[in-house]
Amino acid sequence: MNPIYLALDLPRLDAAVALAQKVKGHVGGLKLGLEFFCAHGHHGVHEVAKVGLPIFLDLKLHDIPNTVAGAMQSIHVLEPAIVTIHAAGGRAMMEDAKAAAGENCKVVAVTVLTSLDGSDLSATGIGSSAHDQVLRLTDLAAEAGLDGIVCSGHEVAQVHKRWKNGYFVVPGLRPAEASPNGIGGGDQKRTMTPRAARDAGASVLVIGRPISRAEDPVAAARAIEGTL
Ligand SMILES: O=C(O)c1cc(=O)[nH]c(=O)n1[C@@H]1O[C@H](COP(=O)(O)O)[C@@H](O)[C@H]1O
Repeated sequence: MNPIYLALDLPRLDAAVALAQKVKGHVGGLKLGLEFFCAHGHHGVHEVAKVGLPIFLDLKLHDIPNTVAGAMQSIHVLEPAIVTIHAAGGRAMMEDAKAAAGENCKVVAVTVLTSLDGSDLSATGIGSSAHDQVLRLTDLAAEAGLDGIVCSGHEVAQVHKRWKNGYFVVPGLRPAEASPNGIGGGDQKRTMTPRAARDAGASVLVIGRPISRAEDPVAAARAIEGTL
């Protein structure tokens, strides 16, 4: 199975559907995040689902347990294959989110965003390195009964050792020929190539701008697929 999920971080619904149609032979699924969902909601998800690939609903839910469980129930009808919540919401929030999710929906917890490094964490009062914080939140997510976590390629090998049957989503990926933060991706700090992340144990490779902002998105997707 192709592990690439294309992040459709585009403001226009027609452009998102057109891009998904173009590259669908070279990716395994489609990720719809906050930009898309805030603009197009359930209707937009239904339209993209017509492309025929599994949908990853990246809503990064983070609130009190009752509110997050309610949100999970409200998205049942969209039948997502994967949904994200924030591990920092705590164990009870994660347990309630998982309990409210549909049977066929994997619930994965974002640990430390790939746009953050140790100094960013320190500015929020977290004294540990990004690596240690990912491991701590991974253990919490596993205890809460989630399916897996989101982390950068730099932590996934370690995470894999601690959680053998976990499901590991890895964003912040840049093909070798791109500069680490190229293609408008200067917000990513903990980056890796798709191949290295897969070799380290990633279950899902989330890739957005290296495909969506490429001059030829089909060629870019095909090239990345060819490296795996
Ligand atoms: O949950 C995510 O998917 C996510 C977590 C994270 O730590 N970092 C991260 O970049 N993402 C998402 O992964 C995608 C990365 O996009 P590109 O940087 O354009 O490849 C975006 O849709 C982000 O919202």
